[in-house]
Amino acid sequence: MLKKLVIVGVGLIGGSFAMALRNTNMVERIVGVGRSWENLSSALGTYVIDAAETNAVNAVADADLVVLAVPVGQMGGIMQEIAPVLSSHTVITDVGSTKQDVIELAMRYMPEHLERFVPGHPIAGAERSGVKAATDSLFQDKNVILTPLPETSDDARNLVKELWQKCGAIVHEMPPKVHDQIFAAVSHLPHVLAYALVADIAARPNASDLFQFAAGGFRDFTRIASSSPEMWRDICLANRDAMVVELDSYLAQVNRMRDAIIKGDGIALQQIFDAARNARNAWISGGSK
Ligand SMILES: NC(=O)c1ccc[n+]([C@@H]2O[C@H](COP(=O)([O-])OP(=O)(O)OC[C@H]3O[C@@H](n4cnc5c(N)ncnc54)[C@H](O)[C@@H]3O)[C@@H](O)[C@H]2O)c1
Ligand SMILES: O=C(O)C(=O)C[C@]1(C(=O)O)C=C[C@@H](O)C=C1
Repeated sequence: MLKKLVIVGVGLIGGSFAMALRNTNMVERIVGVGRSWENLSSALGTYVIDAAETNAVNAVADADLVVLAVPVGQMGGIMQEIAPVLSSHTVITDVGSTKQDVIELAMRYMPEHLERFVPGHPIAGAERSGVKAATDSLFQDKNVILTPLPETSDDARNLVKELWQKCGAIVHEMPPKVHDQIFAAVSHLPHVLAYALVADIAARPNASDLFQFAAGGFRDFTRIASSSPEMWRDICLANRDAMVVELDSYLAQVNRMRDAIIKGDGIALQQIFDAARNARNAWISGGSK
């Protein structure tokens, strides 16, 4: 039983985690910390949180668990603020989409608390932001990755693991570098591509004609270009090395296709399309999350 849970950043992910945890009856009181009163009062009004604070330092005293659910570019400042006032029993976790940078920040700003720090990342989300987009079922049957530090205690790691499992998630552990490489390929790169396509179309003189006739294919490919620009700016900058590897690999593939189109090489093009369709169909029928 957690007497006091503090969620710093009561948005899509922080709000959904609070709602899912409330359903487990394992939490007595949820305090939300935010930077906008509009979002916090919405979270209070819908009972996602029991109390609201704009100052993380005031909120975290005596917390059993602190969840950092802000964009990864905000994590360091918050860790620096709260580290001196965290109780020795408080477990800290985060939901950031990148892990090596968040761990480096924790080592720099919370060196006294590494034993109780459990870095995490739920692989579930949406293109919408803020608590109004939160749902209590967001993590049901979804993967959650934990990347514990060598210092992380078994108690802290097991608590965070159990809480995610109670929210319906399937918990995995992996080294942070492996995490950042995997998600550069299958999450961060697709977001950059979606933003790039929409930015390119939107900048053309005939953009309104193009958007007028864009349909399902464009909608499916670009859904995630409606995601939070702040969040994705921070992710791309935090995972720079892996992002550059993925962008280069993708550009090489696009160039192979470009060459085949220029040469009229239908065999080469069809080989690429066949391999891609087979791989995607196998992923979908294999129970993709
Ligand atoms: N959206 C997704 O699909 C998704 C999925 C998994 C993980 N994540 C990660 O979860 C984190 C939160 O993302 P989200 O989608 O919930 O974003 P969100 O914009 O919905 O919520 C973030 C909240 O944090 C608040 N905030 C920002 N800076 C703050 C600060 N300094 N102090 C207090 N509050 C602050 C914002 O006002 C907002 O309410 C990010 O690190 C993101 O990388 C997102
Ligand atoms: O479904 C979406 O909209 C998402 O972008 C969710 C998604 C992803 O699948 O890439 C985005 C970022 C995360 O860190 C985890 C999940």
